[in-house]
Amino acid sequence: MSSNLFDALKEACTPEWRAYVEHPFVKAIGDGSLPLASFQHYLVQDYLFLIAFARAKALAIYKSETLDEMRIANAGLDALLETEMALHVRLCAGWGIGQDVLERAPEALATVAYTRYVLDTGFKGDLLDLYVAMAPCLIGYGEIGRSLAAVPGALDPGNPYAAWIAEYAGDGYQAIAEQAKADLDRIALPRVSMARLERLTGIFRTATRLEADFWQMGLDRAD
Ligand SMILES: Cc1ncc(CO)c(N)n1
Repeated sequence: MSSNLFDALKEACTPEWRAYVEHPFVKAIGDGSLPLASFQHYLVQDYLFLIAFARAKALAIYKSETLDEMRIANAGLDALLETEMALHVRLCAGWGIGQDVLERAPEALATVAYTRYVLDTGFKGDLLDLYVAMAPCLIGYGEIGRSLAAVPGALDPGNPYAAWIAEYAGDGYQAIAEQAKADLDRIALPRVSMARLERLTGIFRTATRLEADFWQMGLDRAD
């Protein structure tokens, strides 16, 4: 049995997890072979994704049952709005994608599917269901950033995606991902049971599959 809930869920969903973190989109970011149009399509959709994710984190404040949990959720919302969103808007600007373009962009179906699944899981369930639905996103990108940074040449200036990799591999995002892992255990402690683990694994698996579909949307440049 893993020492934390995140690792236990990841181990229970190994094929889906690998399809997410080793998706062809991720590999092509690492070696710089991803078409620019795919990356830009992904970046715009990811802005819309993060806006909806901020709502999910706001829902986590509402779903909290103690002051301590409210503070954990509030810090998570703050990290998203102040750290990750700032990083994202800066990256987009570097690609010539202004705030006006981001705000006008229509949502792709993969964005609608993933964000509404997370929100619906949170509305229907309790705080732990919501945190599990958010875990592949928050913690997965930390893992992806770290493994991409270790690919030889991935951070060289010749790779157009070096800045993206550096952001997710950097201390700022790594700290957010580590905090999310610790928060998941804090929220789980008074709520988790073996019977419940099965349902949580189902939520985690679906969110992880939606992550892989989100990369695929970028590759296909799908609406
Ligand atoms: C789709 C997606 N998943 C996870 C993250 C990391 O927050 C992100 N920015 N976008």
